[in-house]
Amino acid sequence: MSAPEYGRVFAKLREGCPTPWAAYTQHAFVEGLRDGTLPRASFLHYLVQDYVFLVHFARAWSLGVVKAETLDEMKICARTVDALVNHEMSLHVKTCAAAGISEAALFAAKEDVENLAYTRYVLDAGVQGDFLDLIAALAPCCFGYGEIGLRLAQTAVPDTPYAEWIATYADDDYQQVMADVGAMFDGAVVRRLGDAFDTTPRWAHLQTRFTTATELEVGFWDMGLCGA
Ligand SMILES: Cc1ncc(C[n+]2csc(CCO)c2C)c(N)n1
Repeated sequence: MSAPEYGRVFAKLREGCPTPWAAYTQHAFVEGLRDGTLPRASFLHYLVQDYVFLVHFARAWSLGVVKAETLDEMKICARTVDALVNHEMSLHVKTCAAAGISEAALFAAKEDVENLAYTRYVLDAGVQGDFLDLIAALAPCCFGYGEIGLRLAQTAVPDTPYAEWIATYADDDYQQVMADVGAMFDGAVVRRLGDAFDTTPRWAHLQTRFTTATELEVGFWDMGLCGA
């Protein structure tokens, strides 16, 4: 089974932090989704936190619209906001409603500190830096869940209760969103840094943004496991 491809900039960044990347995409929480052993209470705790996470990530992708330099960049960021608030979040609303948690309760949920740290880190990367700083911090969320969704769709036990979660991220349309983000990211980096982007002085800083966001993803799964 080969890993999905979301562009050469992402491939370089992932190559630059193999240990955190494996800790994120092969986390015990992910394994529990795959084999169905994740306790329901952990999953629901994660999902409530993730709803709040997505609210702030929609703000961060909206900041991408503000920081974009081309209409293409703007379109991709705007479409990602749409995918987030109108597609991905419906999974959270539907699953939580079935467990007796209303959307109002989701919106009002108190953020765990791991959640707060991650979303505000990304927003600040975009406020302090330019479009590339923002996208480097946003990238692990997209491509990591893209990889996890596809891998679990191929390897999950047939009766895992988390099949709908897996299908949300393995979904063709959703994978297309992530592939389009990857292509946009390649174009944005080459436009600003040139074809030999990874030899430029800025590259180390972009790698740090990506690596830190990846580590914050690990913290988010840890929070999910502990929250039950
Ligand atoms: C902690 C956490 N990390 C990543 C995602 C997945 N995700 C968030 S935004 C986005 C891009 C377009 O919707 C994707 C794939 C999540 N739900 N929760």
